[in-house]
Amino acid sequence: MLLGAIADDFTGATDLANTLVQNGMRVTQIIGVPDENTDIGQAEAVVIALKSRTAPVAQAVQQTVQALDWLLAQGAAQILFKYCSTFDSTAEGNIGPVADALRTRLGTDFAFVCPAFPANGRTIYQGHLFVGDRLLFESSMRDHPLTPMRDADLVRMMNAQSDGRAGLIPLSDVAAGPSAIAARVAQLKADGICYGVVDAVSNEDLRVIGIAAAGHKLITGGSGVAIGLPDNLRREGLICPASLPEPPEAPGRAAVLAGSCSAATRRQIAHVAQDWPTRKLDVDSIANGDPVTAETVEWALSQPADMPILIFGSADPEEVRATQERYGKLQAGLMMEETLGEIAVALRDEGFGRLVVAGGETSGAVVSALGITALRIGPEIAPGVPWTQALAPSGPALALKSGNFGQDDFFRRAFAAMLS
Ligand SMILES: Nc1ncnc2c1ncn2[C@@H]1O[C@H](COP(=O)(O)OP(=O)(O)OP(=O)(O)O)[C@@H](O)[C@H]1O
Ligand SMILES: O=C(O)[C@@H](O)C(=O)CO
Repeated sequence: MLLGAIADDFTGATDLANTLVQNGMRVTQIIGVPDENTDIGQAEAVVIALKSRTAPVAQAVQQTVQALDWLLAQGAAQILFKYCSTFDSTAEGNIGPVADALRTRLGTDFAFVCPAFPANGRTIYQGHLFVGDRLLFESSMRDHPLTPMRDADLVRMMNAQSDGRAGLIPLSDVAAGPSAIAARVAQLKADGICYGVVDAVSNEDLRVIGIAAAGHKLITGGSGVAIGLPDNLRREGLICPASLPEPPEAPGRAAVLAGSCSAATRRQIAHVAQDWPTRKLDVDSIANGDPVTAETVEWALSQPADMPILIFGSADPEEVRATQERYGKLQAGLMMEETLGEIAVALRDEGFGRLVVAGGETSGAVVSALGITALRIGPEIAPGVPWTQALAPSGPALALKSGNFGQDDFFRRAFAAMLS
């Protein structure tokens, strides 16, 4: 095993695993901190999916360091800390404190910071993160239920969150090539700066950054920064040609479970809501102790078996705000996540074999409730979202969709891709 990655949420982990697979690596995705019984098969890269993005800082740091120690014990020579392409975090973390802890444990005084994912409209210029043509804080991330983003300056955000200082590696260095990046890194290090926020507006930029990252013990960022890493290993003859990812086996009925409240997920819900059996979950009913899971499953089983069904908690920012005022931000989210997890278990037990889950926290809750510990990565449905197959225990086909990813007709495409 050559490359070890730790992702702070489950959809982020499949996003990264997908990128590595698309770029020719054999990858195993593991759910949660592995132990001595965890089998990685023939993997050249392992992506460990944690649910640490919004966990208390100390817990996020502890889990990540445990995951790191396991990866190092397996022989990983380079570590990638994967966080969201929209830098989802608060002033306290968890990106900064986790990066600090990884740096300390790895004994390295420098790491790139690069959440760019151009295929999904996330670019970095002058250290500022854009979503499409908007600065991060002007995008729908402003109203994220758990990590509302109110800044776009990655140097400032990293300085606020971490113990180490951050500086900029501007696009002009990236355009000038890997040696210009290396020269800037040397200069930043000489100035006592240990995080290099690196501009990137295209996949070509990310490939250049990938070359510059060869030999770095720690890289931090989105899945985009991994695009060039397999080439480094290939150049050294360390990885074998990989076969194309196989589609998952997927007998049984199909369902979408959505907890993401992002603008993209809400558009995707609207796209199928008129045509597919659809049911909205209500946080107040869950809080009242109503039998929401049992009623929803009964409803699901009474729908035509040949139609995908859609179950969602997702709401617009106004409704989310009102709900959070009643129950608290974390509690409101948790109630919905737990309910969607319970529903997923009941549906799987009733023969649903294809599940699309929308939202990172939601995917974490669903995959954990299903007791899945490893995933095989299948073909890509949309940038950053592959089909996967539960390996341990063997089980349903799952597509874990990051909140903001996918076209408006993503849910239709997902099930259509299964048939092709
Ligand atoms: N109606 C609602 N009111 C309040 N919170 C809700 C509601 N519906 C869902 N939620 C919560 O909102 C949060 C959405 O986070 P989640 O990570 O699942 O989606 P996302 O942030 O859009 O996706 P990603 O992290 O992949 O970008 C979850 O905790 C979910 O339970
Ligand atoms: O990087 C992204 O945007 C995604 O992989 C993600 O982490 C969303 O939760």
